Amino acid sequence: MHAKYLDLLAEKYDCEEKVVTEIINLEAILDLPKGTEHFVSDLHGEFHAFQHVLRNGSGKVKEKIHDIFKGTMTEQQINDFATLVYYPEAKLKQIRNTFSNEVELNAWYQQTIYDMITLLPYASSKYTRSKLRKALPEQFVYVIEELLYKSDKYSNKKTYYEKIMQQIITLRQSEKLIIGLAYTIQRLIVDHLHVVGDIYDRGPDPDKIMDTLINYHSLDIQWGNHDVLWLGAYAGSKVCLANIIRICARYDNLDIIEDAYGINLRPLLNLAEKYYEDNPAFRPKEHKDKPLSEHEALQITKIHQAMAMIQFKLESPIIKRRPFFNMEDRLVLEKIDYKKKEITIYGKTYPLENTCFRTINPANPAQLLPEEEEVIDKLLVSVQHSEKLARHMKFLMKKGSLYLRYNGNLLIHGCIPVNEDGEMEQMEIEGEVYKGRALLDQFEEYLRYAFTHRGLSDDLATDMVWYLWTGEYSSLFGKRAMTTFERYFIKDKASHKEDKNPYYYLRESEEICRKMLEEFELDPDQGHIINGHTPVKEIEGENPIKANGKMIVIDGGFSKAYQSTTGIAGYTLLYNSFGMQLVAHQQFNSKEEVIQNGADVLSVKRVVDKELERKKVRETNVGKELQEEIGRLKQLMEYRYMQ
Ligand SMILES: O=P(O)(O)OC[C@H]1O[C@](O)(COP(=O)(O)O)[C@@H](O)[C@@H]1O
Ligand SMILES: [Mn+2]
Repeated sequence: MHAKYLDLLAEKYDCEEKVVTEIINLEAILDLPKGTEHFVSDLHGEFHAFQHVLRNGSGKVKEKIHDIFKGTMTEQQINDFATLVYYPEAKLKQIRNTFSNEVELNAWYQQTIYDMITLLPYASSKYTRSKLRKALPEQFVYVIEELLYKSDKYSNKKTYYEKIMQQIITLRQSEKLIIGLAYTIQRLIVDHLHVVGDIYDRGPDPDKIMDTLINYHSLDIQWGNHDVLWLGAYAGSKVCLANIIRICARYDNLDIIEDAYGINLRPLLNLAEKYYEDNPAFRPKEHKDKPLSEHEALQITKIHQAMAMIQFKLESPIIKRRPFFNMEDRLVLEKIDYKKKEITIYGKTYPLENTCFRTINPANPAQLLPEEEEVIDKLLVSVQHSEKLARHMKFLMKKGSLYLRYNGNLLIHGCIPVNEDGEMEQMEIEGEVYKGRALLDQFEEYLRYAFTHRGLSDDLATDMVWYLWTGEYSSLFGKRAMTTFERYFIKDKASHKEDKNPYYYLRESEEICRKMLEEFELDPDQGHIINGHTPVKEIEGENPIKANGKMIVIDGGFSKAYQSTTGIAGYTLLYNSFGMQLVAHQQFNSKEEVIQNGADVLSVKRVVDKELERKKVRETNVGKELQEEIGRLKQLMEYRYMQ
C-alpha cells in the first residue's frame, strides 16, 4: 500500500495500542452473527402503513418481547408493551390517562423502565458494546449503561441503583427515558433496511417517507420506475415532470406538489380552466377518508386533462429524435383522425371518447401552445428550486441504485429484460450494444449524468430517464408499451393491455433465475433475486416465493389502490443469521387502532431458507469491508510499529 496512505492512517492510529485495539475489535466483530436485514418495497406514498412496518420490524419487535416475557406477561401485556415500543409517545399518553394517582403511575414507570432495560440486552446481543452505546439516547447513555451492566453480586450497590431510578422519576425524566429506550430497541432489532423501489406516487405522503428514510440509521434504495420519474423531473425532464403531476392529479394527490414541495400550480390551473371542461375519464380517484367538494373535483379534472395533453405532446419529439427507443407506435397524437374522432394504432382503428383536444393543432399535433410551454417551463423552474424536493432527490440518488448486490442476493425493483428464450435482451445505444448487467449499468450512468446536468432538458441522458419509465427494454418498466392514452380515450379494454416482459413468467424457473444471478456474478447456490414492482395476487393463489426459493417477490402491496386485487397488504422480508423469513401483512388501518387495541395485524411467516450454520458478519458485505480494513491496519502495524 502507498506510504502516503499509511501515513494518513497513522494520524488516526497514532500509537501501537490503538492499532492493536482496532484489529482485535474488528476481528471480534467478524465472528458475531450477521445483523438483521429488512426488505420493503412499493411503499407508494403510504407513510402510515410503512411507519408501522418499520416500527414493528415486520413482527421482530414483538417476537423478541415474546421470547423474553412470555412467562411473566399476559398476552395483553405483551401487546401493550409492544405498542409502547412502536409508538412510545402516543401510547404513553393513553396509559398516563388510565391512572388515578401519581404513586401508581410512578410504579408503572419504574416497572416499564426495568422491562425495557431487560429487553435491551436481548435486542442488542448481536452487537458490540460500542455499537449499542451509539444507539442509546444521548442524554441517557450514562444512566442506561449503569442500569444495563449493573452487578449486584456483592449487594453493595443496591441502594445506588434504587437511587438512580428514584431520581429519574422525581426529576420527571421517566417518559423521556422510555421514549428513548423504545426507539433504541426499534433501531437495534433491524440492522439494515433495503427499500426495493417505488417510494413515490399513488399514495398521499411520499415526502414523509423520504424524511423518515433520511433519518434512518442504515439503508439502501433500489429505484423504482416511479422514483425514477421523480428523479427525471428534478433532473430537467419536462415529460417526466408532466407525468408526475398527471399522476398526482389522477390520484387526488396534488397536495404533494403544492403543499409538501411548495410548487406553484396557479399557472397550470389558469390554463386548465381556460381549455378544459368536466370529463369522466379524468375525474380523480378520491381518497375514501377525504372526499372532495364538487368544485375541487372539477378543478382537478381540468388540471388532469391539461397535464395529460402536455405529456402526450412532449413525448413526440423525444420519440422522433431517438429512433433507437423504437417507440414510433407511441406517436399517438399523430395517429388520430381529428375529424372522425378515431385513432389507428397497432393496425386497428378505434373510436375515441372523452376527448379533450382543444389545444391541438391537427396539422402539427405535438406543438405546444405558447401558454402550455410557459406552464411547463415555470413548473420546471419551481420543481428545481424546491428546497425540500432537492433534499429528497439528492438523498434518493445518494442511497439509490438500479440494482444492488448485497450479501449474495440481487435486489432489483422491476426486471432483467429477457426474450421468450430467456436470453438477455439487447439494446443499441449510440452504436453500442448492451444487455443484462451492462445494460443496467449503462442506464444508471445516464441517470446519474442527467442528475448532475440538471440544466439540460433534451439531451440523451435526460431522454434516457424517461425511457427508464416507459421503454420496452427498461429494467424498471418491464412491459412492452404504456397504454396511458388508450386508457383515457378508448373504450375497448383490449387496447389497454400492457404486455409484460417474458421475465415475469420465466422468473418462475429456477434455471433462469440461476442464470440471472450468474449474469450479476453472484453464486446461484447461495443467492436469491429480490423483486418488487408487481403486486402478488395472493387472492388468486399466487406464491411470492418462486423458482424453488431463488426468486422472492415482495411488492409490499402497501398501495391501497391494489389491495382489493392482491387480497393482502403486502409482504416484507427479513434476513437474519438464521435465514430468511417472508412476512405477510394484513391491511393496516390506523395507528390509533393499534394503540387502542394493542394488536397489530401480522403475519404469516414462511421460512425461505434456513441456514445450516448461523451466518456471521464475516460472510457479509460489511464483513468483506471489515476484512479489508483489518488488512490495512496490519500493514500499518508492520510499516510503523513492528520495525
Ligand atoms: O393504474 P394507473 O394509474 O392507470 O397506472 C397504470 C400505469 O402504472 C404502471 O402500472 C406503472 O406503475 P407500477 O410500477 O406501480 O406498476 C404502468 O405500467 C401503467 O401504465
Ligand atoms: Mn413499480
